[in-house]
Amino acid sequence: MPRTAVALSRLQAGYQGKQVLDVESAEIPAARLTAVVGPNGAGKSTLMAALAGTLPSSGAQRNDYEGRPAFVPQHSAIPEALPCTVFDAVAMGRWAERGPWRRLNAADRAAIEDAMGRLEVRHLAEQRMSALSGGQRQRVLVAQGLAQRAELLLLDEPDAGADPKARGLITDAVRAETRSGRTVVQVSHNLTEARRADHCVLLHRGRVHAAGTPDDVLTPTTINEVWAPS
Ligand SMILES: Nc1ncnc2c1ncn2[C@@H]1O[C@H](COP(=O)(O)OP(=O)(O)OP(=O)(O)O)[C@@H](O)[C@H]1O
Repeated sequence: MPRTAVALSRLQAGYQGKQVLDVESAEIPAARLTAVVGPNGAGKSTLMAALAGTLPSSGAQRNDYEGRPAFVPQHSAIPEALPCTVFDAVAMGRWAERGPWRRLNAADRAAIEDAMGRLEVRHLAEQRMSALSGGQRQRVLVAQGLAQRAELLLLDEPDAGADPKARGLITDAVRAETRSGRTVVQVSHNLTEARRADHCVLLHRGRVHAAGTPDDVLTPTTINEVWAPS
């Protein structure tokens, strides 16, 4: 049995005083890929933000990993008008470790080059982020997440807008992360992709409807319960 990287119990979160997430209990296995699935509005992004610590939550969250998580949110915070190149955006992934104003050292540059190479965005390094297509931008943001070399990588729909090749690059990168002992949690609307994960959490109306292996979670019954028109 893998170690548990994050254990949640009675985790509640919401916006402007309105609770939208109520997780009785859930576990994220270490060095594995966990797929978080569920219909629109189920609370997937809210759960990711709570795991990342960017949204306040109540309840217990026991983290058994070192350092800060790397979080690639669904709607990234890089403003369109910011004169930021692809290299700069990936380099921001190193800020957590060295702060924004220190010069990049050799280890930072190696992590940035490696991440750009894995997502095949090196040729775009000098391009402005604002000049990228949606799918290219998504690859850069995943590269930024990888460059952090965090023990916990949180990806909220990283394949949104990505073409099949980009999806393949993201899948390969995620698999390389878990092979090297890192924990990845990925939100996806693609159930075929989710079935390839090691662990699956199915959210419905802010609660965990089912959790376990993808085969146990994504059964015709649960899929019908959660996605059937009401
Ligand atoms: N910033 C916000 N302010 C207020 N309510 C929000 C905010 N973000 C999300 N919500 C509400 O919280 C609930 C859960 O939203 P969340 O974005 O977590 O769902 P999701 O499962 O990620 O959906 P999707 O598949 O559409 O991305 C929804 O009812 C949504 O309207």
